[in-house]
Amino acid sequence: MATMRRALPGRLVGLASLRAVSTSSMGTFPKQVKIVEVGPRDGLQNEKNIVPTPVKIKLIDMLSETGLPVIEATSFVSPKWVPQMADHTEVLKGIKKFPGINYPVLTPNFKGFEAAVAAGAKEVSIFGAASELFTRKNINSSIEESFQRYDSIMKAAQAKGILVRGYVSCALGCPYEGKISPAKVAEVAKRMYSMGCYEISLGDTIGVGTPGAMRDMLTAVMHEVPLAALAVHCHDTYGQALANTLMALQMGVSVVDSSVAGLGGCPYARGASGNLATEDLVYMLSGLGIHMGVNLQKLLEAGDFICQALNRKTNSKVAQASCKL
Ligand SMILES: CC(C)(COP(=O)([O-])OP(=O)([O-])OC[C@H]1O[C@@H](n2cnc3c(N)ncnc32)[C@H](O)[C@@H]1OP(=O)([O-])[O-])[C@@H](O)C(=O)NCCC(=O)NCCSC(=O)C[C@@](C)(O)CC(=O)[O-]
Repeated sequence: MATMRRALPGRLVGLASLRAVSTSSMGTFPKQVKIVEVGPRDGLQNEKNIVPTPVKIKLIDMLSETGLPVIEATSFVSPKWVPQMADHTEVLKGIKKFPGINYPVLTPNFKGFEAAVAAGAKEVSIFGAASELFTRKNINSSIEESFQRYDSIMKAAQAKGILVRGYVSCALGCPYEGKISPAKVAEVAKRMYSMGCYEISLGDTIGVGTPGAMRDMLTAVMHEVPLAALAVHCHDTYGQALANTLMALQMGVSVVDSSVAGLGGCPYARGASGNLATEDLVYMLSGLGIHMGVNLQKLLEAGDFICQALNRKTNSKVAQASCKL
């Protein structure tokens, strides 16, 4: 099916023409952006039907061929809470590890951290939130308790030379508490950074933010955490993910999370839809002349593969449009 509907030369012509007209005002955009691909984890964790392990492994291997520098592979969470990620060990052990690519995994507690390390993880992510209620629903703890749990992970990771990334969910709104103040996001982000996270990803978990809210939140966080250590992670529920990401780029953020085919959603954030599609992010960055080192054609193929495996239409506008070319 994919080979029938793919018109790859047409797609590339479209991209090349955009590149030619878009290099004028670079403003404060970063020259280079690091994309953190979260599709295999965030994208698949919410799927109702269990995705076969070989499909997950093939997806990650295809993504590894695209030039993406970071691919979040899976999460070592409780299978009782998120059955879709129960095959974490098989996935992490089964993928080809390309030199120069990081394959971080989510770890909610020390048990998950130990299992991740045993499976070969070289980088883990801890995930907190700027909302008490979301933290309770997502990881069954208060924000304070979550930091105690994460402290033990941090100490063990530092002793083993394992990098730790931190997520702050609900950065632009919470499914249970509604509006979240930028000051609260900044407080949680600062605490994660101070405990040793090398990068803090600010998640619009339910995709309710708008560029103005992104600007206000980032302004507060940038007072507490160095800009170079910040990433944004935008869900597209209200169609704002690309606009919110553009605002973050204009403010100098140079790390962006996204998900192939726009897959995604958090099982504990009702109404959360997919992430910003990696294809759409790559297309926009190319148009802006911002280097990110990703081959769009190979990315589209990876998106095709997973959409066929899930029997669903891609959420990427670029993938949809290029089929029509
Ligand atoms: C944190 C817990 C474990 C607490 O869950 P709990 O029930 O309070 O934990 P517990 O310690 O009482 O353990 C319950 C059972 O789970 C087992 N267990 C306990 N831990 C593990 C583990 N690591 N791996 C495997 N098994 C585990 C444990 O052994 C026990 O098994 P039993 O004795 O009943 O047979 C649970 O709440 C959990 O796993 N939550 C994860 C939820 C999740 O994955 N959410 C999605 C990711 S976050 C997200 O998507 C947002 C993000 C990051 O993308 C950014 C954004 O968009 O904002």
